Amino acid sequence: MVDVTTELWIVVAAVLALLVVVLVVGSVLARRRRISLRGDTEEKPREVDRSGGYKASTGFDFSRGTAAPPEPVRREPARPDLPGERTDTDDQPRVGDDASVPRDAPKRGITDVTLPEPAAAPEASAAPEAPAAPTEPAAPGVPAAPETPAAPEAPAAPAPAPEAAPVLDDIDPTEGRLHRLRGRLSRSQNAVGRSLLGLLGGGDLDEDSWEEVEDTLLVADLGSAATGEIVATLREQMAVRNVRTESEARALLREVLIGQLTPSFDRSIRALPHGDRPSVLLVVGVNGTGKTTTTGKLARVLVADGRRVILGAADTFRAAAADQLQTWAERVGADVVRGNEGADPAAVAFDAVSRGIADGVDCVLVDTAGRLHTKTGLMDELGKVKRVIEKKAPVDDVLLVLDATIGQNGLAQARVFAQVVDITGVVLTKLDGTAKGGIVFQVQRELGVPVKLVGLGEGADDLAPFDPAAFVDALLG
Ligand SMILES: Nc1nc2c(ncn2[C@@H]2O[C@H](COP(=O)(O)OP(=O)(O)OP(=O)(O)O)[C@@H](O)[C@H]2O)c(=O)[nH]1
Repeated sequence: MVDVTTELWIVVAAVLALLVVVLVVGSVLARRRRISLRGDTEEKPREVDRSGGYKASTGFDFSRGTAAPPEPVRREPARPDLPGERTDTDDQPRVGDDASVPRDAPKRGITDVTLPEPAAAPEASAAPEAPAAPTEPAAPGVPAAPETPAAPEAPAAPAPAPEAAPVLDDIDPTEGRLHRLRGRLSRSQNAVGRSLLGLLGGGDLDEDSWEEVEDTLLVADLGSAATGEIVATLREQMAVRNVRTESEARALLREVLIGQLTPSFDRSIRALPHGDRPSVLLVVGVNGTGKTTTTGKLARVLVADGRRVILGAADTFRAAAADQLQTWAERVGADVVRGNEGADPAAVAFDAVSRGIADGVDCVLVDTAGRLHTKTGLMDELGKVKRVIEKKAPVDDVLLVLDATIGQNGLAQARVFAQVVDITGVVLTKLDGTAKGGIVFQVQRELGVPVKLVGLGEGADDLAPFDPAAFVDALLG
């Protein structure tokens, strides 16, 4: 009897357990099938993480530009307003035209520059890589310039979305880049530092030795003004401080060189978004200095920092240049806006910024065509790119890319670019391949703007923020 009761209880318990399991499973399934009336946008993340999962506490210093937005901010569709703005009275030359003298540009003066050879063809086609392939017909109502097959107003087409998800690179940590890349810099540079220390370390210097110090600084491209000041300060301070040993000389030289590099400059990259619009950065410079590479490297740093970035391929002279930028964009996880070959660079830049505003991205980096700084029309066109962008949003940073290996020539370029657009920062590339890093001193001095970034190799992560102390340390080996 007892056994029967026990068995009965066991059966009852088993049935109850089964019931509980059925109830739990049923309720879970019912909840899954329930239709949610909440907008799914609420839970959708605002953006896909395209940084390959990498988040760096950045060694780069980013800030927000302070320029006021254009007034009023125009909200109409991206393109239709361009033809209306590009009247003669608005100093908007067409592609291929010789630009008229901008009425709003007091900083001219580049017309005084001697042109290398008379330009037989219109300026745009005089560019070395300007095959100006026929593009789409001009928009209705927009008269196409008869001599230029490319429609000046050809709309910039957003790049086709890649079919498969691109493979994103791993991005090197951005923290402490200049220190990690110091070896690169010092390979070519620290010969200068060593010879200076060799001369100064012995204490009392005769006139010949001081002349050698001066020559060493001049050969390293520091320029006569900086060299004069450095030598004068060293002479005075070595006597005042009674410098006798190499370590004392080193400390003094370090102090003087850092002082010459104006450590107080704001070297932040103005890439942080504004409340209602992205930051806009314009990358300018002569052909082959490393503009596209720098734009790509900078985009990597920004994406690694969790930013959404659009690259504007305003180099429309060479299809390969836009392809190169698009490759960077795909690898890094940025979007790209490009035009047809021969399209108006200003229109592409304008479209990139419009798209950046519409998509709510953080930063738009506009890569421009390399141009001969001696060609008046091309330089005018660069000024126009900036003015047209500014109809949409202020340009926060204009980064002039200079090739350090060309030394003094870079300075000549910098002067002319500074007359056309207000340079706000310099990127000195190829510092890994030259002992002429002294150009940093001259560029800052001459332009009154800081070197913000340095390129230290062709690799995707070989871009570093410029830091005077770290640079001088590398110089001194
Ligand atoms: N060693 C070294 N090479 C670099 C550096 N930056 C760029 N380069 C190389 O310089 C060459 C030119 O770079 P680009 O980025 O194509 O130059 P660009 O100014 O865009 O040239 P254009 O499109 O002709 O105007 C490429 O081979 C780059 O890899 C650097 O910091 N160090």
